[in-house]
Amino acid sequence: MTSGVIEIEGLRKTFHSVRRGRRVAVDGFDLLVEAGQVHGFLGPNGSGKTTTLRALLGLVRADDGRMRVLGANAPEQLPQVSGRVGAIVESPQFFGNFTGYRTLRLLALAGGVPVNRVDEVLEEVGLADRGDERVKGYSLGMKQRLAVASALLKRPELLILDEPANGLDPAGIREMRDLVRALAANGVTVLISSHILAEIQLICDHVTIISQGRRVATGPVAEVLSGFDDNEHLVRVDDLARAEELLRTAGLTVAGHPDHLVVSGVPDPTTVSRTLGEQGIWVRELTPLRPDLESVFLELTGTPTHPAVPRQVDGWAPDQSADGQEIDLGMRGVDA
Ligand SMILES: Nc1ncnc2c1ncn2[C@@H]1O[C@H](COP(=O)(O)OP(=O)(O)OP(=O)(O)O)[C@@H](O)[C@H]1O
Repeated sequence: MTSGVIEIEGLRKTFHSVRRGRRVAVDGFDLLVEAGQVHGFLGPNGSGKTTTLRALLGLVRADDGRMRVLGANAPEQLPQVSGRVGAIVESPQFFGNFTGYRTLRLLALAGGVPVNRVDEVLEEVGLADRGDERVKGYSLGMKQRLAVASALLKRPELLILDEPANGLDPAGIREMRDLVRALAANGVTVLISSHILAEIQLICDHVTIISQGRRVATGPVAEVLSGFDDNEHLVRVDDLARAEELLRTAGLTVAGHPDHLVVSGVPDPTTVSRTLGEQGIWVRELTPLRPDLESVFLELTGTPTHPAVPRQVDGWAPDQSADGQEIDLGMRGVDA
C-alpha cells in the first residue's frame, strides 16, 4: 500500500432505515491523499462524500474497507493521531452570544491548547480584527472561518473540510480559497469535499471524483483533465462552409456552428491553418478548447456506474478487511 496522509481502500457503507429502506452510500471506494496535497474530493449531492469522511473519522461505522490517517488505522488508532488532525465535517454550532475570541478560548482550554494560540488562529483565518464581536453578528463566511480557526488550534498537519464553500457568497468563497492556499503554503495537507467544481479547480492540486459511492477518477487536476482532452480547436474563418468542406476532405472531424467550426483530434493546430491557407482561406482565430473539471465531472458522473463494473481509473484493488469500530473524536465541529 502506498504511504499517504489519508489512505482508504475498499470502503463500503450501506444505511438501513425503516422509512427509506437500504441505501448503499459508499461502494468500494478508494482514496489516497499524500503529504502536502490540497486534495479535492468531488462528487454530486448524495454521492457519498460526507459518509466517507464520517467513516474515516469514526463518526459512522464502516461495513468494510481499510482506512489509515497519518499512518494510524482508522478508526481504532485515531486517538493516537487526533491531535494532528483538524476536521470540520458537520456544520459547527456556536453560541451566538459568545465572541469569536471567547469561543476559541474555551475550545483551547478544553483541548489543552495554550490560550495565546487563539490570537494566532484568529490572525490566520483573517478574523483578528473581528474576534471581539459576538458570533451572532458574523456572516456565514466568518462563521466558517471561525470553524476553521477552531480546527487549527492544535496546529494540525492534516485539515479535513466538508463542503467549506457551501452557502458562501462569492466573496466568502474567495476568502476560503485564500485561507486554504495560505495553509497549504505552510505545509498543511488539506482534503476538501465539494460539489463546487470551479472551486476545486482553483484551489486544489489533486482531485478524486466520486459518483454513486465509487471513485471514478483520481490524480493531479491537470492529469485528470488531460485524459479528457480531445485536442479540439475552435476555428473562425470568413467562409465557414468551404473551410468545413476542406477540413473534412483532409480527413479531420469537424462540427459546424453558426459562427465557427470545432475541429477535433488535432494535436498540432498547424494542420488546420496549413490545410486552409493552402486553399487561400485565412484563419482569423484558432483556439485550443481545453476541458475543464466541470465537463470532465459531468462526463464521469453523468453516466450511472454499474455495480459489477469498477470504474476506478488506476490499479488500486479494494482490500476486504478490518471492521470499523465507532469512536467519537469530538471532530464533528464546534460545540461551544
Ligand atoms: N444516516 C443516514 N441514513 C440513511 N441514509 C443516509 C445517511 N447518511 C447518508 N445517507 C445516504 O447515503 C448517500 C450518500 O450520502 P452522503 O451524505 O454521504 O453524500 P454526499 O456526497 O456527502 O452528499 P452532499 O453533497 O449532498 O452532502 C445518500 O443517498 C444519502 O441519502
